[in-house]
Amino acid sequence: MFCTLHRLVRPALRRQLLPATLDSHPSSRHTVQVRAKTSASFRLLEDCLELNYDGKPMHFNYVWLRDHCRSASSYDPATHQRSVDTGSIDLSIRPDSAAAEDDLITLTWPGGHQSQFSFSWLAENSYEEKKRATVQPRILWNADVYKNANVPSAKWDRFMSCDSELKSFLQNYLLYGIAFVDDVPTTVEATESVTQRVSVIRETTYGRMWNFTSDFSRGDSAYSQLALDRHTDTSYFQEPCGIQVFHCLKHEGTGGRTLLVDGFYAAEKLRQRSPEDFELLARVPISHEYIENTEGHRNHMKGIGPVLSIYPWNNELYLMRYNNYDRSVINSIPHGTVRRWYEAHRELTAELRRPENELWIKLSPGRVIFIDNWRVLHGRESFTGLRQMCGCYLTRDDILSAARCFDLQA
Ligand SMILES: C[N+](C)(C)CCCC[C@H](N)C(=O)O
Ligand SMILES: O=C(O)CCC(=O)C(=O)O
Ligand SMILES: [Fe+2]
Repeated sequence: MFCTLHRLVRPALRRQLLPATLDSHPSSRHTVQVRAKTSASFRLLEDCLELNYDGKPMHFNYVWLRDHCRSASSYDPATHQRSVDTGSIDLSIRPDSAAAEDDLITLTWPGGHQSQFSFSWLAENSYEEKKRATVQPRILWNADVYKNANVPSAKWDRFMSCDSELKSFLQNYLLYGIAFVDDVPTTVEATESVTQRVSVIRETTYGRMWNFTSDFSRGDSAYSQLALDRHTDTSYFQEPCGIQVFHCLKHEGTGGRTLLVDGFYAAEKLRQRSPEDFELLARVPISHEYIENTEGHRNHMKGIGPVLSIYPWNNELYLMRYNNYDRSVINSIPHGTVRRWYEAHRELTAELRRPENELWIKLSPGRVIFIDNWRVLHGRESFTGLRQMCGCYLTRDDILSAARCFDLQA
């Protein structure tokens, strides 16, 4: 990529138009003092602008720069939408010249159009920065870590009326993948209100708000008194639900505790111990299925994706599908890999089943839990007696959007 000679050129230049004509000075490096401690220097290379910002090298392709132009004719700041027609940009476009002043660089394209970028904006939006950064900071936990953190629950009254209470609830939710609201009236309506305070409810085949008990009203083991091992829900959706909300409205009987396991904690342990297993579970797509054919309910859902989904640019884990009940036929793996996949799955299962990773809680009426269904697995102990659970699902996009609107990193 570096076809040009590296030649450090000038001292800090301010308020001076730089003679950065490509043909005459293809490798000239220009240095600008941006803020007291940040210095930026740049060179126009053959196909990209090379920026050195705060000691970190970054690269911006010219076609990318033209496409990300924030001039009035290219981008509407009111709607935050692009108006430049990307399909009409010459893919080999190169600026005729570049000039820098303070934190701003101005590129002049053939034909005269100018694009202006601040160095700090470029640095923030560079691939190099994206690769280094974490999309969502999290605190991974086992039972002790979570208990010792003493994460406060939100309280219904304040939660419903006070934005700072909602914000700290969202922050806890983002960090730990679970968050609680206490003192909620024990009705479906109040559970709906507390959820809507966060965001939009996702209606699914189970309804909008569901209120279920062990009456076998649906073709799924959740509607029984049986114990359920740790799992993520709706793994059979192409986009599994982002949040699961549970509120136990009533339980007259024994058992029925809720099990919570931080799936990402277990997966990161696996990544450390056995990177090949982690990689296999992240690479191989499998399917989950929900087939229901009961009186009044006919459904056939199918979701395809790996057990672990990671962002390709930084390998950060963002979604786990783990539901051994709903896992469907495996026919997406060649037979030579099947055994390896089962070994990797076994290793992950062993991590998920370590007793120290299990957080057991009894959901008592009035206490609403929000579970990040892309990260935290839930299960339950078998129970006796009447147990009435209500809740709903939310889409992950919606809760993340709510968090971002409070300036939380999500
Ligand atoms: C929560 N609610 C009772 C409505 C539905 C339960 C769905 C259970 C299904 N096996 C799954 O894991 O997705
Ligand atoms: O009954 C419970 O506590 C949870 C059952 C379950 O896994 C579900 O409804 O998704
Ligand atoms: Fe479930």
